[in-house]
Amino acid sequence: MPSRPARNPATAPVSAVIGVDSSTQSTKAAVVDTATGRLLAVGRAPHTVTGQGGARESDPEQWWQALRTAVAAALAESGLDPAAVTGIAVAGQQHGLVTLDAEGRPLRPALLWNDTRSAPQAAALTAALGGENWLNRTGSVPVASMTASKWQWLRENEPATAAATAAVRLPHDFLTERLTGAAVTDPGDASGTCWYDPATQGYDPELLALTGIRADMLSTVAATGATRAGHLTADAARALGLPAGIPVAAGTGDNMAAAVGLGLGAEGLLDHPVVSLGTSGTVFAATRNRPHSALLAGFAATDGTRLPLGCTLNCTLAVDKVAELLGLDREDAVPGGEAVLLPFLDGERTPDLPAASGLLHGLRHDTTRQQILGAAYEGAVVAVLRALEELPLDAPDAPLRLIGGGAKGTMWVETVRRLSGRAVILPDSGELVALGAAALAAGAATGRDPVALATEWGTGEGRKLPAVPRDTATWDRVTSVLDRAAPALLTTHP
Ligand SMILES: Nc1ncnc2c1ncn2[C@@H]1O[C@H](COP(=O)(O)OP(=O)(O)O)[C@@H](O)[C@H]1O
Ligand SMILES: O=C(CO)[C@@H](O)[C@H](O)COP(=O)(O)O
Repeated sequence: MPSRPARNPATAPVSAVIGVDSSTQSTKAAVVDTATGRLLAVGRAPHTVTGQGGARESDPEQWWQALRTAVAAALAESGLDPAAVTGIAVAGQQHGLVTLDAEGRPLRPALLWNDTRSAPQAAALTAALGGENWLNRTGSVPVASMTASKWQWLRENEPATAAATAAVRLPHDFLTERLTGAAVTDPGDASGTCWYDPATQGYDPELLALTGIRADMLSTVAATGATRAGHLTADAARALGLPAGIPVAAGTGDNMAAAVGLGLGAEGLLDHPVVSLGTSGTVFAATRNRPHSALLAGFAATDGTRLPLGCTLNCTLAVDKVAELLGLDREDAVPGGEAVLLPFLDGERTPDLPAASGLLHGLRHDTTRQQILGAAYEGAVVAVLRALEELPLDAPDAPLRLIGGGAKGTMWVETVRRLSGRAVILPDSGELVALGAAALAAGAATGRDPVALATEWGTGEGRKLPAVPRDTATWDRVTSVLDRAAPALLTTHP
């Protein structure tokens, strides 16, 4: 299995690729044997997220520094001769707005996917064209997370910065440009901007005009599949200690890369759902079916299939915060019983309640701290699984693949099993996004299909846990509180 780093240089592969996962909390770089998919080493570096209230920002220069640190750590750990590295790709947190000057320097910190200050701009964009129209044109109704909403926020709140902006990038294509000098993104991450039409595979000129942005300010969208964005420049090669000129794949958003790592898509599994438990809770599947739900974003996968996805703002960080407030270890939890906790500490996107805060309901004299923590897990999981029910899938009983940092936690796994009533697969590797990026890199290096490569590598394989009876009483209690509280959660306290 490809999950354990190899420390023995004597088994060094002839060719290796590097997959980078630049997510909300950290960068992870995986060095992978191109022939077998064996994970040789992983390097890590943390990110800083700042902001009070609805603001969430990070410095793109820190992502670039973190990428260099993580790659250096992974290479050192692998013991590999860097000359053996034949390709690299970056997958990144989606939607973030990176604004650059003409020299490619960030003009301000990036506005992240979970920054909810752009909620009024999202609502105004939706009202301007109508939600149905947006769904038909981009696959998604604008919410605060979408890049176009963030750009509108910038134009209204920091017009001087917007006017000085020469280029707008997403987190992953900002980093790919640092590697190649080329402004190239991919259909998957482009479909999270609300400027891109997956049907025509191009930016929609009317949507660009509506938000006062020019196509030449955005990255070019690469074709699907094993697409190269370019080659590693001499400067980037020096910064990373890698050979100059190796192919750099177009990369993608983190969720799309996880799909590749799991072997989802036309060349692999279709209609099999995945739940990712990280800062965001996401649920998605590669499918040929068109989604039609306000709870979902109609993203594109990297291989030409669709990747409809539901995303919550409050998952592992929110539940960890509740554990901290209660003075409990995150595993010191039991089912919530009568208690219902909606852990919407950062506002919420699914359902679309950007001004929401956390809500505790059903508290009694005999409620324990462990039940309150269990209720937080239940609230976070129900929000994600409700979006699962909206996915247009042809394999209704397919097992649920569970990934992301939270999948390492027993309470997360058991809560998902209990509330979904589905069999769950826990992939052996904890680094599906980086492995998916590595498959994209190997595709760019060899010309092979990345999903087929990941399937061959077996990176998505893991332990299967059988289905348990669904806890419909808890499901009904949480969804009932959620539906009745939603009108109150639409606004902040007066
Ligand atoms: N053993 C564990 N049990 C439960 N949760 C864990 C464990 N290890 C890490 N996590 C959670 O994983 C999260 C980070 O997951 P990750 O998928 O890397 O996040 P992101 O992609 O948002 O940066 C942390 O917020 C932490 O709560
Ligand atoms: O906004 C979305 C998906 O639409 C998020 O899933 C981001 O892509 C961030 O992911 P994590 O860093 O939480 O994994």
